[in-house]
Amino acid sequence: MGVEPMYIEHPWIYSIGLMLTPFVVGGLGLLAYYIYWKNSRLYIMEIILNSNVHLQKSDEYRYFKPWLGDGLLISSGEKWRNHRKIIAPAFHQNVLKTFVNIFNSNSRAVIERLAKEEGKVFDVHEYMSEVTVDILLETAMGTERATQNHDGFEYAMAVMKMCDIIHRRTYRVDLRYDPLFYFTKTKRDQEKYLGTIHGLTSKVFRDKKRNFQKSLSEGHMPKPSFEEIIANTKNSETTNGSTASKLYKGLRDDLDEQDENDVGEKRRLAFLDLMIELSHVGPKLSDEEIKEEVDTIMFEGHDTTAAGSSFCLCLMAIHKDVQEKVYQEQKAIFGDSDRFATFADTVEMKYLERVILESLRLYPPVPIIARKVNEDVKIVTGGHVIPKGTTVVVGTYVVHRRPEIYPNPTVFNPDNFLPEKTQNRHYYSYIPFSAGPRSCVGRKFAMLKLKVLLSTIVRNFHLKSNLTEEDFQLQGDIILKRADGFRLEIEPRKKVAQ
Ligand code: HEM
Repeated sequence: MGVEPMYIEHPWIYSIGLMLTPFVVGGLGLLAYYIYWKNSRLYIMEIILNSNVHLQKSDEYRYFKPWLGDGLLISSGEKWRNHRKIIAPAFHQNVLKTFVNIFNSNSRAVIERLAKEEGKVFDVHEYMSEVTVDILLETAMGTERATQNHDGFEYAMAVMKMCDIIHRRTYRVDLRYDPLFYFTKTKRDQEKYLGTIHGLTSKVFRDKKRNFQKSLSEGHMPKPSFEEIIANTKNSETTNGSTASKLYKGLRDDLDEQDENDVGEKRRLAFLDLMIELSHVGPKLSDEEIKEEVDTIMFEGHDTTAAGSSFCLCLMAIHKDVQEKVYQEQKAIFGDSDRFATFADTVEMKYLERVILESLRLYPPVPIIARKVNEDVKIVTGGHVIPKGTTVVVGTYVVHRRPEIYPNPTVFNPDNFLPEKTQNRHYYSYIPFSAGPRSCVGRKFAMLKLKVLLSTIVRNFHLKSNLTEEDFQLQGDIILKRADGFRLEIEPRKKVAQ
């Protein structure tokens, strides 16, 4: 099971809150162990998340099915494994580098849109949602900016409503069971929102496929091909948990492994281009499968980063000292120029990175994740067993606020991520992107995008707020949000010379 003895230090490993959840009625014999740090040890999370066996998501993820089909987030077994191998290279660092200018130009565009809010209290989340969708369309989906319109905003709003429906389906008996759900107004609402969501993603896919076939008929096959890229990428064994822990006690994932095997790729490789190319040359991916992955990437890539950036902006608006340090770092990098950020600049944004990490600690956009264990899990000390079929819920939000790990856990302190602090912490004490073989495939994309976007905003605006974090009304939805809206004020910084 890959448990390292160093983590088995206490005889009382878990007194996991054994909870018969409301949904036990439907899943006979299903027990849900609610794991959180107060009662357990991080290594139990490691056993589950780092395992190559317990890869299956809990039954509740099925509510995503009408939306995401059998895409990467919810699929399991061989299908998940194969698709993960296909999709992970699309998030290779060399590919991400080619996206930096798109991050820049979209960040500039949002600056222009934000200008109309100067001097008012407003909700920044809508802006973050729209720019995030636009960025995904242009990067991962490879669409042309010129073809975009207000669809991104409508898509983002429909996603928010769908998350709300899925969330309600997990705890409301009338919505939990399909035969009852089918007769509700919520089901009709779901159809409407899915119409908007699938309307956009189907169009993106159709247009891309048409262009690909046109290029093909004209004799152009993009180079290098997807096959060449895959062939150059050392066959990673890191989806195997035990190999992963050999790499680094705190575990990395297949994304790190891929960047070590630099494929020297220069072409702008949109994820969707790769999927379509692959379906042409290699093991067949059906149109349906590609569509499911498009829906998955569009959802996972958008709502999470929109919430992450909005929390980060609100925190900087409250903590002026932190904002000032971020600004000074930007000044040191850019001087008086308002040029676009380069990839090298983002590497220099070390303080901003700590601010983002700390923000994701206090307000992890995905506040809980859940797995269904595929075989009995023996907890070495105490002789406890988590039986096969159990749903294990990992409360990221709670783990991130344990005083044993983070002194003053509710205080926003970017220095929690100084190298000397992080190196002494267990990797599983910080899991905003989950961890192990099923960790977030877009982690590096998200961090790079957040840096460029937040740097552009802070270089252009003072962020202000009269609130404190105690005023935040957190909404523990599928994605963590503020029910009271991500309210702040902006004021232009002195215009700088071009
Ligand atoms: C701040 C931003 C983000 C956060 C906090 C985040 C967090 C997460 C978490 C916690 C998971 C595991 C979910 C679970 O097990 O239920 C996950 C999975 C995933 N994420 Fe992200 N994510 C972010 C951004 C992105 C981006 C930008 C993309 C793509 C462009 C992306 C694509 C995915 C995919 C495809 C999965 C499923 C991976 C698999 O099961 O193999 N995410 N993410």
